[in-house]
Amino acid sequence: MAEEVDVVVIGLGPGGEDAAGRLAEAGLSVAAVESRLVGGECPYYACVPTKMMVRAAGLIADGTRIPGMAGDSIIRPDWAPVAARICDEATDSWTDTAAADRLTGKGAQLVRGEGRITGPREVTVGDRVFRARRGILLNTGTAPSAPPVDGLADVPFWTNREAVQATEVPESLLVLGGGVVGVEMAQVFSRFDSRVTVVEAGDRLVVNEEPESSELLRQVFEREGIGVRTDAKVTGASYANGEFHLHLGEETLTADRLLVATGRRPNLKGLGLDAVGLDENARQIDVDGHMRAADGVWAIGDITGKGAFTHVSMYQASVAVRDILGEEGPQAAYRAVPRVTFTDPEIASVGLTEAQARDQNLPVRTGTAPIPESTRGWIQKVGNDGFIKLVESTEWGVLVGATAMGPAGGEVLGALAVAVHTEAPTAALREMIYAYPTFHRAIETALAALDG
Ligand SMILES: Cc1cc2nc3c(=O)[nH]c(=O)nc-3n(C[C@H](O)[C@H](O)[C@H](O)COP(=O)(O)OP(=O)(O)OC[C@H]3O[C@@H](n4cnc5c(N)ncnc54)[C@H](O)[C@@H]3O)c2cc1C
Ligand SMILES: NC(=O)c1ccc[n+]([C@@H]2O[C@H](COP(=O)([O-])OP(=O)(O)OC[C@H]3O[C@@H](n4cnc5c(N)ncnc54)[C@H](O)[C@@H]3O)[C@@H](O)[C@H]2O)c1
Repeated sequence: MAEEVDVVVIGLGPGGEDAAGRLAEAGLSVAAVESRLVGGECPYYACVPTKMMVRAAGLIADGTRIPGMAGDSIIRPDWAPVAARICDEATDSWTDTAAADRLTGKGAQLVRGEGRITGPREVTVGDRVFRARRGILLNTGTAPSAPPVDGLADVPFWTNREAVQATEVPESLLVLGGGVVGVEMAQVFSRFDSRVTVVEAGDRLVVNEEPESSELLRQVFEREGIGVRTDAKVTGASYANGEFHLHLGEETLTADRLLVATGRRPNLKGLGLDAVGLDENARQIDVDGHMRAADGVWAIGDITGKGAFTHVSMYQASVAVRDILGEEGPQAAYRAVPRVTFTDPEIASVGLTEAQARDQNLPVRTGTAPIPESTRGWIQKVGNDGFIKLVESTEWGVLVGATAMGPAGGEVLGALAVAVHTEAPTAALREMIYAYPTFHRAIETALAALDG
């Protein structure tokens, strides 16, 4: 006998959890289905624990910056408080009682298990069948994916999920993949005295960012003693006597641990998408501006391919909730998606890179200001690497993209995200007063550089 509800949410990542709670608070009956942990990847294996690691690694870096600036320092890194904090404060030993209680406290019914669409507006979880009067909201997220490298499947490598549960730091670490996960983790473990090498197939680190960001990050990494191998063709992987080996043709790289950070695959297999006319082999679920994917089906989060970030998942949740409740509201817009790679310096960007703008045939010009040449950067001295880069549409006279790389780059980005989102005229940005001496004051210099 099917159970009648208004909405079934399959997958409780950040957006799914939020949407299920909000729909329940609005008076709908909601079955919220989760096979692992309520809250998804972000609180237990991704954003929150990794940023605790970054915070700890940053403290170590700041300690090493004291000599010559403020006295002497002796740093003895200790991973134990980091591991304890992640276990106790971030993840509650990788349990979700608090999140589950929060959700059911809002009135949603939490259903543990794997959800599968078995017909239009019908979801099966184990031996329970739910009929969703209004429809189904999908937020099934992604899982780490490993490349088809010979032998890799047989070695006990780490993904982000094992790395955040580390109770000690490996003496040496190979990081396969120089994307966001790879570079954040590489710097953290290096600062805790691991000998780290990043092995990236592409010709630069953080390939989705401006080339200037990739180049500066590489310089910082090499200065800190992190090995960077780009254009790397990994031909095989093996594990013997407690050591991991990556084979690059004739050459072999060896370390005590291997972290595979080569991207994610969407959790769509086995979801029963064909029952609603969707393809479970696709890289993503296409959605319209209301997050509708098919009749009676909405999708949000990483599976929509609009930016694999918690803030995108949460933003889409609010758009979908509005639509499910039949409320008016603007369609989802992605021209000002902000992103921050939490390395030191932080790489923060919004909107289009210069190359993306040119690929779209947008006539653009750019302006750049190095942070070390700004007053605040000069005062900062050690650890002042960074720059502001602006991408302006010459046709519209507005910023279509920007990068703030540097100390607190993610915070500096706030001003630039507002400019891109509101399509503020560049002329108006030039008339603003920028506080002296702040890092964000370099925006004014970059605006001046737009004129060449
Ligand atoms: C190491 C790392 C660090 C990151 N750091 C940041 C950061 O600093 N900032 C940021 O914005 N983003 C960060 N991200 C990205 C962020 O984690 C994701 O974008 C975010 O979790 C949103 O994902 P989601 O909403 O699509 O769902 P997910 O978080 O992936 O959750 C999906 C949920 O659905 C469940 N599920 C899947 N299939 C089913 C099914 N059939 N039935 C029931 N349940 C199912 C899963 O168990 C999971 O709990 C990071 C990612 C990684 C890997
Ligand atoms: N701070 C943040 O907001 C944050 C942090 C981590 C992750 N994330 C999100 O999670 C997503 C996934 O991150 P990710 O780093 O796993 O993926 P990614 O796609 O960003 O990077 C993967 C990298 O692995 C490389 N690669 C692939 N196959 C390879 C091979 N065989 N050998 C060597 N290199 C190979 C790719 O060229 C790429 O540079 C990101 O796109 C981002 O949206 C966000």
